[in-house]
Amino acid sequence: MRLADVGESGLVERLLGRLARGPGVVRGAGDDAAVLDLGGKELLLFTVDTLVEEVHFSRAYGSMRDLGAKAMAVNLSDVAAMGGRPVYAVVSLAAPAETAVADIDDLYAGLAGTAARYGVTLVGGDTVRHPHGLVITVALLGLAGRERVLYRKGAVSGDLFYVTGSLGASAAGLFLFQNPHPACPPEVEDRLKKAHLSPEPRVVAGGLLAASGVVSAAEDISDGLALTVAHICTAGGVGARLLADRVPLSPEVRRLGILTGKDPLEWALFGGEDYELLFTVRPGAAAGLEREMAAAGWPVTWIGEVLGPGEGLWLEDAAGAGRPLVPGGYDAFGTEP
Ligand SMILES: Nc1ncnc2c1ncn2[C@@H]1O[C@H](COP(=O)(O)OP(=O)(O)OP(=O)(O)O)[C@@H](O)[C@H]1O
Ligand SMILES: Cc1ncc(C[n+]2csc(CCOP(=O)(O)O)c2C)c(N)n1
Ligand SMILES: [Mg+2]
Repeated sequence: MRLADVGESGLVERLLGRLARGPGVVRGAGDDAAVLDLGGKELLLFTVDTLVEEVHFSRAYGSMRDLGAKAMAVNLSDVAAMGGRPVYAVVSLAAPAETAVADIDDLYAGLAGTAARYGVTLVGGDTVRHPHGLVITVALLGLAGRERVLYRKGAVSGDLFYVTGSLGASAAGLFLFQNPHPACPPEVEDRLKKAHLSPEPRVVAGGLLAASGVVSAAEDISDGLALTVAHICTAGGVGARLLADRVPLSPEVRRLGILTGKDPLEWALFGGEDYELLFTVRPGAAAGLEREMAAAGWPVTWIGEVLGPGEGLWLEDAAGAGRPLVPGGYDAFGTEP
């Protein structure tokens, strides 16, 4: 049996069985970050993410500075999803000996710039040779109030699904890199490609959601909305009804859909790398939270509701017709990433 046969989630499930649960582990593997209790006032969050050349990025698409910023952002996004405040990071870099030093300088300018903007101190790392391409790994520590951590688990029937920002722009940008479209207006192309190259982690929004006390579950959307909904539903033992026409798509995403004849909702559901937050809210508190988030400059959109256990995952169109929501998305070992 090969990794391609079991897929990313199949492999992770196998591995999780082997992880020990040591003292101080509030939440081990299975969430966006591990949650650790070292006895301090706050809980420690611990997460790691890797970007691999020609798997997560192509050097033909963007600058080294953007790449460094993205390597930091994808980790910040996991701390944001837990409602935490990022604090310290280490960076592991694998690179071919032929790599230009100036490129690594630029990569670090991106890493350090984004780290600084979010109050993160880079405290070390590791440097090794790679025979073929660049591999950048960031491990990040964060802190969160003991009663304020957001988990994937916690959604209950009747809660409402919300997302920050809009979805699908990163996948649409990647589509444009891979399928240049001469008729695409430059401003649309720029916006979409920028969304792919420079995602902004929702650290501030995540902190506000955690502080609200009315968010029951949360996860960042790295592998597409459909898979993220499925994770929250599996963790909570619940179902979901998503409203297709409520899923927020930017005008640029819609425009590229029209230009290419593709359904832009597919980019939102299955594309990934938006790094927005999906979360669930107690129904009575939803309107108030929506107002507070908008007032703070982090608008959120209601996109569906949590169903009871065993009720399945559904996607409903504007006419009220439902079809099963296939929990597909980006799989590291999938044949069509
Ligand atoms: N090789 C591994 N060994 C142990 N645990 C793992 C391994 N890979 C993933 N996990 C754990 O499985 C869970 C899911 O991992 P996943 O990578 O999907 O989360 P994520 O970091 O939020 O997503 P993404 O990588 O798309 O940003 C996490 O809690 C992670 O710690
Ligand atoms: C060159 C190139 N090819 C494909 C993609 C698409 N892609 C790579 S990783 C990922 C999901 C998150 O990854 P992970 O779960 O590993 O964090 C997606 C959608 C890309 N960004 N660049
Ligand atoms: Mg995550």
